[in-house]
Amino acid sequence: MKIVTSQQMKEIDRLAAEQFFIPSSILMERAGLSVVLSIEQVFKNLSDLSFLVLCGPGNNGGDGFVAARDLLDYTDYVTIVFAGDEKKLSVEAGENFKRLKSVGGDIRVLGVDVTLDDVADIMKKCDIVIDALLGIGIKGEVRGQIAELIKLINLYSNYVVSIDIPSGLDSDTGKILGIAVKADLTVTFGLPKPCHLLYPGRELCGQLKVASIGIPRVLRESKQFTRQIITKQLVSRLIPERFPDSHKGSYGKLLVIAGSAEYPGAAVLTSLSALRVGCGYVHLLTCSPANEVAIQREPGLVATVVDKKHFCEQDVAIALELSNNADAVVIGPGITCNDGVRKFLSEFLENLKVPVVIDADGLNCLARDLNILEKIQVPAVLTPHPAEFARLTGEDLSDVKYNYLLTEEFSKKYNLVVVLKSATTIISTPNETFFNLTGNTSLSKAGSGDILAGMIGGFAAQGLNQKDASICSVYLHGLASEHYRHREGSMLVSELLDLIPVAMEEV
Ligand SMILES: NC(=O)C1=CN([C@@H]2O[C@H](COP(=O)(O)OP(=O)(O)OC[C@H]3O[C@@H](n4cnc5c(N)ncnc54)[C@H](OP(=O)(O)O)[C@@H]3O)[C@@H](O)[C@H]2O)[C@@H](O)CC1
Ligand SMILES: [K+]
Repeated sequence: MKIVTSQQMKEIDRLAAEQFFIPSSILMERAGLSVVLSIEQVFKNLSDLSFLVLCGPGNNGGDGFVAARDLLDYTDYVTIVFAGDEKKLSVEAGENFKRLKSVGGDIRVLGVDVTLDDVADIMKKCDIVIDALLGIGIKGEVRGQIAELIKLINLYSNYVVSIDIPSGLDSDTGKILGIAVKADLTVTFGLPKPCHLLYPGRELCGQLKVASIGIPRVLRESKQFTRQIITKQLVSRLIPERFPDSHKGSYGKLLVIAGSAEYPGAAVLTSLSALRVGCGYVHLLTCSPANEVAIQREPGLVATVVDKKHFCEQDVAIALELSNNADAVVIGPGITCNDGVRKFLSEFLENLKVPVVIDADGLNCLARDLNILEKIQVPAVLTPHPAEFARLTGEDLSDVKYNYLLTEEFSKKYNLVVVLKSATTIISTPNETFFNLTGNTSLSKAGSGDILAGMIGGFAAQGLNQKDASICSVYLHGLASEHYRHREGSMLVSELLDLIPVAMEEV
């Protein structure tokens, strides 16, 4: 499913009217109705409930007027508070203001007919508050009485339904503009917006419903929208097929360059996760004792050991020789980042001839010398977490998290795939961006990134391009964690490895 910014949504609105003769008034009518139907899906019997509909000064408020009118079909207990000026309403919102009044809607204007204290009293007694204060037209920090209303909602409401977006969120980033509504249910229209997927917005939305309001599918699926959510259908189409008449060579050969005397575990996790996603042959190049640890855990691995605590320049020859026999390479987990390792990595990457996944310490080495990226001749995936991406880009950590514009820019600049890992992971290629929603806090544990890198390498070795390998891996990695049956956080990363097959089976 595609994701659109507020600007793109406004463009859709314009095109719906100009090319498909569906004016904003129709979209608003259906938007308001879809909110009521979504509430009905949750609560079944609307006539038993009381509602407070808070309408703001723009078209988000207009949707609120429609919803209030529809609710009056079910019950008399609908109070409408309008925080705005009737004279400044758009044509569509103005019409719906009049329609609501004409069917007996009790619209009280904040500051004229009701005070904030009155609203607080109504709110406490009401079953459901509908937040139609601000939508995708929000600009800057929430101002004036609307900020006060949001405060009241978060203090006193029993159940909150936000129309389109929880008021106060920046639609394009998911950041809170001063203060934002904490909703139980958010009903958005046509397509999700970044704020529904990126934290803190994702959490403030509560349950998310994407309602159809009659925007033609060709418009919603237009190629000009280059961002989308990773779905199960997408992943199941991409996962490599298995053929009865096959052998290990049919499923690719991966070279994993990982581990050091201090971090043997990273090498093991990276190698095993590649096997878990179906890779036919994994060769691990590592430092002692990771080779022994790895073979003990899984005798199906092949390990070559360099006779030092860390990789260094002299190991480039063996690494390149092994890579000539491989379909893909993963490099970085646990290799540390001293001068010798950096020289090794730089010379290896410069001469590499097969697709590569660079993770963890590999990224920290790159961050010290970004010129290496210019010299890579093969398709590459970088899998940074936000701190690693901050080092790579030279930006502040707070500016990097969930910054899809930055992943897109970086991906274009160096012509590679960026996988920015977080609760919502963002994958950018030079032309497209994918948001992943699977996973939970079980993944917040050392070693879970090594597993992801190994999965991407394992799929790449089987012939998936770097984009598709990343999409499948990120989705399945998250899904595997959701299959852990105990309390989030108790899972060991070795257990995550063992849940990959369950996730693979599900898609
Ligand atoms: N296809 C579509 O797109 C469809 C869109 N639809 C609906 O339209 C919504 C977008 O409507 P919109 O563009 O009128 O903007 P909206 O969010 O109501 O806010 C604008 C108002 O808020 C005010 N205001 C702004 N910032 C503020 C702040 N920080 N603090 C305080 N006030 C602030 C601003 O005031 P101004 O800055 O102009 O003085 C202006 O009056 C969208 O979310 C969806 O619900 C549906 O009908 C179906 C089809
Ligand atoms: K809203």
